[in-house]
Amino acid sequence: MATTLYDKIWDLHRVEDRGEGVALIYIDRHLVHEVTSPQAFDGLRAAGRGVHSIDSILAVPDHNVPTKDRDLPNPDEMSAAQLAALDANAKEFGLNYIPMDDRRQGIVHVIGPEQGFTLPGVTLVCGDSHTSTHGAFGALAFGIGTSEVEHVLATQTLLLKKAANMRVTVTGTLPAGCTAKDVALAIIGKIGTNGGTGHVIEYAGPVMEALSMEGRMTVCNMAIEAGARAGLVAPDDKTFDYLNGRPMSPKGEAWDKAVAFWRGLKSDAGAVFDREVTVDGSEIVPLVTWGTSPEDVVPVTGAVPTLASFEDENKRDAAEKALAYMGLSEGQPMTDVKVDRVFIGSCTNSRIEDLRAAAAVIKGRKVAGHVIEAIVVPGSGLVKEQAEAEGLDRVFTDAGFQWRDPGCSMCLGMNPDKAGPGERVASTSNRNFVGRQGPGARTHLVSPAMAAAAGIAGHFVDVRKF
Ligand SMILES: CC(C)[C@H](C(=O)O)[C@@H](O)C(=O)O
Ligand code: SF4
Repeated sequence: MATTLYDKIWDLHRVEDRGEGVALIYIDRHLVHEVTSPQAFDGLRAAGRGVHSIDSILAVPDHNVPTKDRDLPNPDEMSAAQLAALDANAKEFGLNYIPMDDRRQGIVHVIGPEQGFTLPGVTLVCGDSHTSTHGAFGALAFGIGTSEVEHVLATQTLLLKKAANMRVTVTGTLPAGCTAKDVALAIIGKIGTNGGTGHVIEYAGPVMEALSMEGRMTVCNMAIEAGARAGLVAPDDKTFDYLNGRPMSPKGEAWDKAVAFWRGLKSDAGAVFDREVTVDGSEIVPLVTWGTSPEDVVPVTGAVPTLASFEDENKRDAAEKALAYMGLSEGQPMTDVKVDRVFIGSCTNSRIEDLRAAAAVIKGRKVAGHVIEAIVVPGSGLVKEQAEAEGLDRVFTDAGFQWRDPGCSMCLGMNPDKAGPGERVASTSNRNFVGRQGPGARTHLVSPAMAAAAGIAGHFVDVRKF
């Protein structure tokens, strides 16, 4: 029978069926960060258990780390406690650990692929919803809660219910000025934040094939914002080229064997998906969110929707609340919306290609005078080094952008990088929820090129004409 990529990875990892679609699944890889792991390690200690498979784990601090003045004491007690707990647990349990002062430190979803820890065909978990990012490599990768983190640490397995299969095919060719972020937003704009609920989404079609690994990661990163359990892209030569020679990738004969195996990791022709969606990639335009949900997208050339345009009463109510929170009025052109801050970073858009795209827009220009702060936060120390080798840091700082150290930063208000109440941020992150970037802060999700352009113009602007 023709099967999907998801079916194949699931079957390869099924330890035992427990009936009604539930199975015990073997977990190959486990990424650990400081927010969702302290209680899991406490649980192990309390039960007198050890870690089952030490080589399966890679730990790194990212959410709470300050992106400047790291040598000073952490100003936040809770952050400092979580960071100290990860340090101590790494030592006690002998984890493969990248500490805060290591040049490889960065956002867990950036360093996994960068280190060659993320590989096609594996099951990969992390106590973090954006673990879906790693699906770009054809890994079955998904976020888990803290009690599951403990379960995986102790047993290397999880009891899971199989999700349904969904395929999103992005046809055509992406127009100039549009990026993977616009693809991710266009898909969520079309299917909504519940569009993928109960499903694993395989992204396919010519646009996905043409995207770089960085771009595929951006799209898979936001699978979770579409409600999906995970996102997947079938591995191809681009995937293998990206992984070849990475520190933790297989080497020599093991590499050749791995590639031969990985080539079979794709959905069979004729495999049946429970849900199929097609998005015309040629129609995609640079997008901006106007509301407090990632599905609230409009073309930058468009306007804030009118309440009357929502047929569903619940959606209309939600839109009304969102407009009040966002300080926007119905029908307001998006290019009239002024920004107070710019944040270029997060596990969605902090890889080298993202920084290059932003720098290309910024080069030789200056941040608008009224912008309080514009920050560029590379996803890892290695991305930072690469960007500096290319002179991108100078492009940013010459324009008035701050060049920071790696971490989750202003993606969420868990570290000193926050936006104030009522402040409007052009942000390359993935969530525009109420209070996400600080209490009362207003988030607009955009691509790195669009965020850069907004910072220069001082308001949203169509990067294609900038
Ligand atoms: C802190 C962490 C548990 C959380 C997540 O699971 O996604 C964070 O990374 C986020 O993006 O909101
Ligand atoms: S960058 Fe943002 S979305 Fe990604 S893991 Fe950190 S907090 Fe979560």
